[in-house]
Amino acid sequence: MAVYTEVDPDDLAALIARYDIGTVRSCKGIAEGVENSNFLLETTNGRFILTLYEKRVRADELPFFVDLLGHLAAKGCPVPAMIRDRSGAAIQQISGRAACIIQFLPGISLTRPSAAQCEAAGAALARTHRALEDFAGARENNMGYRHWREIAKAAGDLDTVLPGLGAIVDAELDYLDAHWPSGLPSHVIHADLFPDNVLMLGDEVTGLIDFYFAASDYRAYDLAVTHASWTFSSDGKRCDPARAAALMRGYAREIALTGEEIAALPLLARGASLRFLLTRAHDWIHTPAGALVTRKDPSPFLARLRRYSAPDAMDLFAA
Ligand SMILES: Nc1ncnc2c1ncn2[C@@H]1O[C@H](COP(=O)(O)OP(=O)(O)O)[C@@H](O)[C@H]1O
Ligand SMILES: N[C@@H](CCOP(=O)(O)O)C(=O)O
Repeated sequence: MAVYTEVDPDDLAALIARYDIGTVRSCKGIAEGVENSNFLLETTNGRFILTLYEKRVRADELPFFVDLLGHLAAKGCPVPAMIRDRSGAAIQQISGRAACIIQFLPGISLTRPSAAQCEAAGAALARTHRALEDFAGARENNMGYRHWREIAKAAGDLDTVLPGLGAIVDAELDYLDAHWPSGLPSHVIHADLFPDNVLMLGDEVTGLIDFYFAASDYRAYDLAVTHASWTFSSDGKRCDPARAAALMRGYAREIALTGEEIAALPLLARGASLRFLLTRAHDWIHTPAGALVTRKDPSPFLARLRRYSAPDAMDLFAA
């Protein structure tokens, strides 16, 4: 359960009193997620999400995320609104953390998406990309390619996570440095569109959530992140061709990638696999013992890295 910080009931009542959202009926920690503390807040007016921002979200960057969600909502993308209090403020403080009250969206986050759901996710990602082409905000991707060496270093001894992992990561970083593409189409991207960040009812996307890694980067890298997280078996060893083709088909329905982007996809997916391998390895080593959080296993992303490094990896991106 991702609750790093508890909320005192009196502090919560005082916070809610600033809003026109009724009074608190309950506030329960949410089991999913690893980054922030999330609570399902029920008031006399309905359901909301209360998020307290933790380790990887800087409070001074929250206005960027508020603007981003506002821009996407205005373009009809199914993202949650950050609720504003009576003074117009969306960003608050509680329990020593920056916090927001967020619109609750319907839907279920999937653990085993079907091909049809992958297709819907690919199309939703592409529509988000189209909507972000004219977004004026920008943010350095501090979880992106230029930062992977420092994330690896900050993780510490990677061999304590998996024997030999340190040498594998060093070799991969060198390979990516020698081959990382330049000049691909870029704008702000989601950068973490895993199935648990997409809410669905049947085959329909009802919500895209958790934009806190959103940053300026290649749109094809975002597609690679989504490919890596939606189309593999849970151990990361097998990419399901039907799900992969459906994801690519859904994306292609909305956006035609350039030849350079298509050619770069296997490499970008290697990068995406390394990124999640590294942050999971970091958290494996550093998650505080008392935190109510289930650490995520890094090894399925090592398996994906191997799959995307195989000579036939381009086949995984056929629509
Ligand atoms: N706006 C929302 N509407 C409905 N459920 C949400 C919303 N935001 C978060 N959740 C629920 O909370 C869980 C954790 O949220 P998430 O943003 O993924 O956490 P983290 O910030 O730790 O990555 C989600 O899997 C989902 O079940
Ligand atoms: N999606 C990433 C890290 C963030 O996870 P989330 O559940 O908080 O969205 C991973 O799976 O490693």
